Amino acid sequence: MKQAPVILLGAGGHAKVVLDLLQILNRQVLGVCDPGLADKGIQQWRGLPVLGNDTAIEQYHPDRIELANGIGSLPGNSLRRRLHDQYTRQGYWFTTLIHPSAVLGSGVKLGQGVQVMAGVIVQADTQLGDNIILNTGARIDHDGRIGHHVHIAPGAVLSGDAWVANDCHIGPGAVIIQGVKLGQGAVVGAGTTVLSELPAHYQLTGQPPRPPVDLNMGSKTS
Ligand SMILES: CC(=O)SCCNC(=O)CCNC(=O)[C@H](O)C(C)(C)COP(=O)(O)OP(=O)(O)OC[C@H]1O[C@@H](n2cnc3c(N)ncnc32)[C@H](O)[C@@H]1OP(=O)(O)O
Repeated sequence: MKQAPVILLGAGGHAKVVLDLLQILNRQVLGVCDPGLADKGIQQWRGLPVLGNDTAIEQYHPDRIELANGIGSLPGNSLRRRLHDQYTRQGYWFTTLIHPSAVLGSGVKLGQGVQVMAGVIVQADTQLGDNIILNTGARIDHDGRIGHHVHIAPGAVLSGDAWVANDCHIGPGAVIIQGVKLGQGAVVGAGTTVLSELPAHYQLTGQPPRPPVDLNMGSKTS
C-alpha cells in the first residue's frame, strides 16, 4: 500500500536527521513547517518548500497526510511532546520511521511516531510507546518497556527488562542495568550508569567510580 505524503515539523538538527531518514525510506515529503523559517520569509529548506508555521498543517486533511516530528527532545523542553499531542488530538497521524540499518527483534511493538535512527538495536518483546526517539546507535535489550515521549540519546544502552516510564530522557552513552525502573520524567545524564530504580522526576548524573580493586589480591601466594 502506498504511504501518505509527509509534512515535517521543525528545521533544526533533529529535523535534518529525520529528513535524511524520510528520503532513505523514499517517502514523499510535501514540505516543512517551521515558524523560525516562515517568520523570516524563507521559502526553501534543504530542497523542501517551507509551508509556513505549524498551523499550515491544517490546510491538509488528516486523512491525506502523515506528520514527522522533527523537533528534538532535551530535559525541560516539551515542544516535541506538545506538538505530538496537539496534532494527534486533531486527528493527524505521526509516521513511524525505522532506519534500514536498525535491527528489531521478534515481538517488538512500536507506537505511533517512533523514530528509530541508524544503528539502533531493539531486542525481542520490547514494547515502545508513542513519539519515542531511539537515537543513533542506541540499544535496548529484551523485554524492555519504554513509555511515551521518551528520548534515548545516541549510544545509550538499556539491558534486559528495563522499564522506562513516560517522558524520561536517557543521555548519550548512559547504561541502565537489567531490570531497573525509571519513573515518569526521570533524567539520566550523559555517560551515567544506573544500577537501581530512579524515582519519578529525579535526575541522576555523574559516574563516581569506586577506588580500584587489585584483582590479584588474595588469589595468589608468593
Ligand atoms: C543527537 C543529539 O545530540 S541528542 C542530544 C544528546 N544530549 C543529551 O541527551 C543531553 C544530556 N544532558 C546531560 O547529561 C545534562 O548534563 C543533564 C541534562 C543531565 C544535566 O543538565 P543540568 O541539570 O543543566 O546540569 P548542569 O549542566 O547545570 O550541571 C550540574 C552539575 O552536574 C555536572 N553534570 C551534569 N551532567 C553530568 C553528566 N552527564 N556527568 C557528569 N557530571 C554531570 C556538571 O558538571 C555540574 O557540576 P558542578 O555543579 O560541579 O559544576
